[in-house]
Amino acid sequence: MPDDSILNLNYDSPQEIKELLDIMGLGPRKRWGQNFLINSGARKRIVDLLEMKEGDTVWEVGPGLGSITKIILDRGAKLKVFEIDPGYIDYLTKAFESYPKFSIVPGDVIKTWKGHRRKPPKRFVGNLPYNISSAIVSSFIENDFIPEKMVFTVQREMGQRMTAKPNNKNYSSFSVLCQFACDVKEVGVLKPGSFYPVPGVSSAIISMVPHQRYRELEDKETFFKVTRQLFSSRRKTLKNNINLSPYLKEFNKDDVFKAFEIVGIDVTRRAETVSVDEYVELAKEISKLKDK
Ligand SMILES: C[S@@+](CC[C@H](N)C(=O)[O-])C[C@H]1O[C@@H](n2cnc3c(N)ncnc32)[C@H](O)[C@@H]1O
Repeated sequence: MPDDSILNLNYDSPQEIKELLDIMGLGPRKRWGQNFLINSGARKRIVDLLEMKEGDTVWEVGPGLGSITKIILDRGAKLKVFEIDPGYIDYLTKAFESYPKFSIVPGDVIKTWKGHRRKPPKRFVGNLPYNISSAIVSSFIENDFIPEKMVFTVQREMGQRMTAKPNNKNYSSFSVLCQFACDVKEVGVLKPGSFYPVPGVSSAIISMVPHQRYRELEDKETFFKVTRQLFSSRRKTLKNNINLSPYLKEFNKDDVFKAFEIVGIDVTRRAETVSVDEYVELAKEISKLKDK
């Protein structure tokens, strides 16, 4: 392990990070989506967007070499990071051993985070590994575990899915899930050259703040199941997807169609035309059928 003078985590170019990785004997691994953010301005911006206060608890997914990690710790937060790559885990453990408010959870975050769910942190942050970014965001929302603010870097296309409105080609059950839970905004775009290795596409910085309707809806489970299954075949009408839905099949069919009628959703529409608020009202009506 090199001493601190060699460890310049404020890298800004492919050459600088390549040198660091060579010194550490670490490599960027494709299988774990390791595209490092080599734009120091963007790293600072991401941490600024978290709007955290000294002493706040923060979780970071995929710290990599710890360049975002260090900014957060230097601002006095209590930080827990989730990292899968054993090489980086060893390196991070030593690199941040002088920070008493730093801890590391080794392994796949999708499996490990639930062991630490006693209380949500104040903030989540992460330049997410692109291959599992939607799974990570879904996992927190579906388990009713969201903090006061989240700031994630994702592939731009995925950001467009997170923020898409009804009747847009990117509007999906994932859009509905994200926007049901949070006010979701694209707050920045990063060109491929901001990363090493250079990815094929641009990325988006996404900010997510919990939405009132998420706090208020008691039976979230029904909402998650219904929205996912109504989108299962995009080109089909709601009526077709209702008939195919394993969850809705458990209820009396007439009651299900009546629920759509009560909330004023015509079943000849397609799932991509239905707004998040309409889905919330629908989920409330379907929930009532559980007691019938
Ligand atoms: C896009 S890199 C970001 C690295 C660094 N934070 C940065 O911004 O330069 C993604 C990071 O997530 C880690 N990672 C990938 N899959 C993971 C998983 N399932 N659980 C935890 N960490 C994971 C990678 O090893 C890598 O450190």
